[in-house]
Amino acid sequence: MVAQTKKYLAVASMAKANQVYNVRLRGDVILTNPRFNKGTAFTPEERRDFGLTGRLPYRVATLDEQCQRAYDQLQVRDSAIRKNSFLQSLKGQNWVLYYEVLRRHLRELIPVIYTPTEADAIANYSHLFRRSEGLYLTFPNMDTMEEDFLEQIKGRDVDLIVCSDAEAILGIGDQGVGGIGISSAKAVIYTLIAGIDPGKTLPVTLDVGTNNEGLLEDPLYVGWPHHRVRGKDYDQFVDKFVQLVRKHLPHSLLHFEDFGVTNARRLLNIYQDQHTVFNDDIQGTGAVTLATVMAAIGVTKSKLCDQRYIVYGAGSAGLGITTQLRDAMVTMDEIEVEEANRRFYLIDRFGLIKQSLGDKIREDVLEFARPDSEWEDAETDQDGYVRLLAVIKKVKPTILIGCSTHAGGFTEEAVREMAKNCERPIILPLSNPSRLVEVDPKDANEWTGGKALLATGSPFPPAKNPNGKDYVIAECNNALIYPGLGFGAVISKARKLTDTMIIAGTRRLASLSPALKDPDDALLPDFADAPAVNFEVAVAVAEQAIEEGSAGVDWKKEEVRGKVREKQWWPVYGKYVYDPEGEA
Ligand SMILES: NC(=O)C1=CN([C@@H]2O[C@H](COP(=O)(O)OP(=O)(O)OC[C@H]3O[C@@H](n4cnc5c(N)ncnc54)[C@H](O)[C@@H]3O)[C@@H](O)[C@H]2O)C=CC1
Ligand SMILES: CC(=O)C(=O)O
Ligand SMILES: [Mg+2]
Repeated sequence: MVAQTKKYLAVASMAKANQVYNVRLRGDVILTNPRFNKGTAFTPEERRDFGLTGRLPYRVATLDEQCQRAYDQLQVRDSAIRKNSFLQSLKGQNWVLYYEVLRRHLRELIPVIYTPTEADAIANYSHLFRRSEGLYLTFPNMDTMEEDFLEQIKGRDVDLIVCSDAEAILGIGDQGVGGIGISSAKAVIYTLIAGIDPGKTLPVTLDVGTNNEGLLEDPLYVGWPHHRVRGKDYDQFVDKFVQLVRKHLPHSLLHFEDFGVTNARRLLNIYQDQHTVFNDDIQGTGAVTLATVMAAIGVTKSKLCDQRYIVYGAGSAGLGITTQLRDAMVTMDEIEVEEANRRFYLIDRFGLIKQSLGDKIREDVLEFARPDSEWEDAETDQDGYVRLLAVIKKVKPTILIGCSTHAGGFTEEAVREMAKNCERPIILPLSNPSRLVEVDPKDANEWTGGKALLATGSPFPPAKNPNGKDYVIAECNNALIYPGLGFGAVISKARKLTDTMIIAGTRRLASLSPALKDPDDALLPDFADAPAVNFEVAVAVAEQAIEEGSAGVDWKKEEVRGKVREKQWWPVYGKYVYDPEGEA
């Protein structure tokens, strides 16, 4: 597929290169504006018209040469976190150059700007801080929220807002104001992979305090040094923000990221009928995991309803995955909800989620709680909880999914036990960052004699099969699908991102699985192909929106491909004409 991706990108960027922009910024102002800055690539005519001749060295560089120089500078940074900081600075200088360097080295640099390195950058946010990355809305400044919001969006046509309250960042928990880092990284990926114009994105942090004592004690902490606000005050703060989005950006997509488990589903339920909202940890992770499972059962030639599923970690991602798989089973295999629910065994801190756990389990997992009568003879630990190994022994699962943040939670004994009763065990340890993975895929591959069908949440190197061949570990990360889901919703001006739109995108992703052609190949397309894959996802979502009447555009379905291509932003310099009435 890589060749196809290259061709697709070449066509997309050629079309953009001849675009003419009327720009009114001049001198230092244009050089310090990352949207318009071209650095040494300004042509002699542009240098003359924009007052830059004396501000730049003589030679005019091509974007190719600029990329080479930036990449060389990046290479001398000796750690991933330093590379992350370098790229962060580049983003603040020149968007075309930043996105083009990333695009050319996608597979190598996604882990630097996203999981796992971004987790370290966020954990050290207050020490690495250089410049503003978006909109910082802070609880004690609630009275000026509307002014602060309007100040940020002034003169901009924002289509996408990514917001986080940072209570559950990746797998590293509460990160206070550093949560802006995940909003910003997710927004970058929308641009990089789906082609959303970066000028139309807005990363937001909702700083409602933090319960991370390390941050509260850190004299350099740049956020609001206060414990988290909860209850009514929290709800009012979030609601004020969402109502501002609805009032001032009614056509935007509001993407929620890394909220704590007590708020993630609740906020989605409250707002999904008011505005186009999307919770990535619930819906994005559910979608990419469903696509992975569909690819895997394509290999095992079975159906969703033929599986027995263990989901280890029943938080936002775990429950999102469970409900997505369950709903797909109901639709595709035409079985009743209750019957589909019975295929799932959820495990959390207190072991298997059983009905008798009462207050120890959240209300939203209750429909999946197992009856105690079924487990009377099961092995328990000293606290009386049924742990993973005991569940595997009894249930003989075909699919094991991890989203627990419990590093090493899938022990050798557990994985070997699963492989005893299953020809091709499907094992998806999805926790991020890499150090929190439930099992290293190399080990799972070895312990199952190369039989396991594997995918992880962060990138891992290929494992070796007993026949000496590499087994490519697919990256089952929501970033492989959410950019297309979101872009499809944005360009079709959907009033709601419906479950059926998400399913349409998921089916499209699953249909592109390399394992469908070769069962020993990866379950999902490579991240290097993410732009071409997400183009397909965006088309599928927009087509579905049109078909079901959720779209706010009057296109015919046949026009969608052309429209998606037309609306994409690619990192290419256009031609600038000085115009005192022009852009910015
Ligand atoms: N691959 C992907 O696309 C995604 C991966 N994730 C990863 O999944 C993990 C969980 O994320 P969220 O669901 O947002 O967090 P969460 O905090 O909502 O859920 C984690 C759940 O795991 C449970 N848990 C903790 N220790 C456990 C243990 N020893 N055994 C069993 N359960 C345990 C917690 O009680 C909680 O219910 C994180 O590492 C996150 O990075 C999350 C979203 C997407
Ligand atoms: C990938 C993602 O959204 C997470 O780990 O939270
Ligand atoms: Mg997340």
